[in-house]
Amino acid sequence: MEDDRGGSPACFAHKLIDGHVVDPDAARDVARFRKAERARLMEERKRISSADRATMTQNLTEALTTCVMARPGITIAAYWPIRGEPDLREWMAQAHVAGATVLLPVVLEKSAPLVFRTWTPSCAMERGIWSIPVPREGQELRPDVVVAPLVGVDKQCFRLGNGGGYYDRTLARITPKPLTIGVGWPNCDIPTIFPMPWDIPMDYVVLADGTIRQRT
Ligand SMILES: Nc1nc2c(c(=O)[nH]1)N(C=O)[C@@H](CNc1ccc(C(=O)N[C@@H](CCC(=O)O)C(=O)O)cc1)CN2
Ligand SMILES: Nc1ncnc2c1ncn2[C@@H]1O[C@H](COP(=O)(O)OP(=O)(O)OP(=O)(O)O)[C@@H](O)[C@H]1O
Repeated sequence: MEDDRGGSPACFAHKLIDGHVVDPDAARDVARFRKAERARLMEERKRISSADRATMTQNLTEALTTCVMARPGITIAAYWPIRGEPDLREWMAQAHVAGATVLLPVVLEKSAPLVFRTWTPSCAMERGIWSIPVPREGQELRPDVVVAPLVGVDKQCFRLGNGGGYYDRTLARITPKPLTIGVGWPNCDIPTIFPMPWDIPMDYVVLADGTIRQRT
């Protein structure tokens, strides 16, 4: 006879992350792998000389410009560099001059999606969470394009970031989904980050040796 009590017994072998069913053992193993990769990649990028940094940043911004043309009406989220990330502030200033609205990410609350606030080269800044400088005032806007810093990136354009899950959490909620461009140093290139259901791949990856990869 049919059992009409509905549903199966509760199963505690999985957990939900943002509505995705995730095997906790797999999530734990992947988190360990990513933590070690982050540490290795961050240690490596500390050793880049300032002369190499300057040359590579030039390559990076030239390549970035071929992916996104700053123009009036477009909103582009970039980032204020921390922990040895490529410094795009000159490029951001040029985008502002070209008429684009430049935005910076702001963590209003830990583990919540980011918001994006307008930035100009002369705007007042303050220190936000983790002391990251953010625009003090500035309108909250939806980005058309998100330029996200990479700690690592894999062949399928999945991004390894600082480990808070902020970009994934944020990109999952913006409609229409912005064009996403990951930027980083050439050493970012790794075979796989072992993508999990919440990971959102970048549409383009631009590395500081001038290479551009489009997600296929
Ligand atoms: N330049 C820049 N700005 C950014 C980001 C970024 O990656 N780069 N973010 C992109 O996400 C957001 C900040 N993300 C961060 C995520 C984790 C940690 C961090 O320090 N985490 C601790 C561990 C967690 C904790 O303390 O709660 C750590 O690593 O020690 C810092 C920033 C917003 N702004
Ligand atoms: N959309 C989401 N909703 C809830 N939690 C999430 C989401 N995306 C990621 N997380 C959680 O955040 C943690 C870190 O994720 P992940 O390793 O992908 O970070 P990351 O992409 O390197 O960080 P960031 O985007 O801040 O630079 C994971 O433990 C994951 O469970």
